[in-house]
Amino acid sequence: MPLPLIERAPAKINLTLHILGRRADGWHELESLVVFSRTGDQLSLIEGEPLSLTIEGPTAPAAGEVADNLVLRAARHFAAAIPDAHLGAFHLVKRLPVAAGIGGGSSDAAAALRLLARANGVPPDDERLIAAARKTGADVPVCLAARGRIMRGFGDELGPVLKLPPLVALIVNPNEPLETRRVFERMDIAPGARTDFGGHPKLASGMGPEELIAALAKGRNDMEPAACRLAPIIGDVLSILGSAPGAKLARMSGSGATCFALFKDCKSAARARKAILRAHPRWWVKSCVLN
Ligand SMILES: C[C@@](CO)(OP(=O)(O)O)[C@H](O)COP(=O)(O)OP(=O)(O)OC[C@H]1O[C@@H](n2ccc(N)nc2=O)[C@H](O)[C@@H]1O
Ligand SMILES: Nc1ncnc2c1ncn2[C@@H]1O[C@H](COP(=O)(O)OP(=O)(O)O)[C@@H](O)[C@H]1O
Repeated sequence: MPLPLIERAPAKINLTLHILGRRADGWHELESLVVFSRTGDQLSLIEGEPLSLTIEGPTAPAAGEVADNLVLRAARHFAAAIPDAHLGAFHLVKRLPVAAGIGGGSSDAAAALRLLARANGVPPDDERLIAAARKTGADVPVCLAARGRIMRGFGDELGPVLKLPPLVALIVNPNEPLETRRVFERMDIAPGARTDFGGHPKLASGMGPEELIAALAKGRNDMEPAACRLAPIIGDVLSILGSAPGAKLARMSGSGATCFALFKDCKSAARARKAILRAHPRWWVKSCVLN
């Protein structure tokens, strides 16, 4: 039996998420600084087998039907784009909360594409690979390289990889799944309309942590109000994170319900993690470094 190829599927965090408007076809146009954590799922591939997927891990049951899994959807798009490609048997260790605004499924799909690209000698910048990512989901292209950068369009336009300082963070999910589509619908932006929430802060490679956090504070997550109306617990998570000693910024990621806080140092993040878990033992609370 050949050794499996292995890829990590890190959680995606939207440090900002500005919704610029809605296209006539119904998709929302956004501008978002996306970064990745060291926390995530793990995907492996045994090459040359017929396409299949097995899943284990604490959040495996929440990920839905195996046949609909984004790993298999990504593999099918890869096979359609590269007809002579060989596929394989995937195994997913699912740890990230599902329907949580941290792109777990998108990151799994991107990891599947990276594995198939490695198995078939397809370079990471191959247009067919990027097209397969776009077809799989809006967040899949940014998860392909999983590096900090600005994402625009509906998620298909990627800015250059940014050199960002590592940010000490706590990520908290209150165990309440929230469907992305419902949050966009709740924003109630008419097709073809532009929003007027305000411009995105200027960000550049080489910013220090203080400078970056000050710039981020001028940004927003425009999905937060709609998500809080659908899941009021998000307001509690944000106020708990925002009032933790040493927290410099607290915000929701993606369409929620996961929120993050950026901390001045690892010690204060670890203290906050302990206190939150003591008060809310069922919440998913991870301390990590983002960049
Ligand atoms: C909101 C974001 C921000 O990073 O993240 P999550 O909260 O999902 O993690 C993404 O744009 C989500 O990306 P993804 O989760 O891949 O979305 P998809 O499966 O392609 O689409 C889910 C639903 O959201 C809507 N959608 C998604 C992206 C977008 N720019 N405009 C939209 O209107 C689509 O109409 C679809 O009904
Ligand atoms: N590998 C996967 N991991 C998680 N969810 C998946 C996966 N494949 C398909 N899904 C489906 O995709 C939807 C979105 O899941 P997820 O990517 O976790 O959301 P979010 O981007 O909001 O964190 C879920 O409703 C789930 O049923």
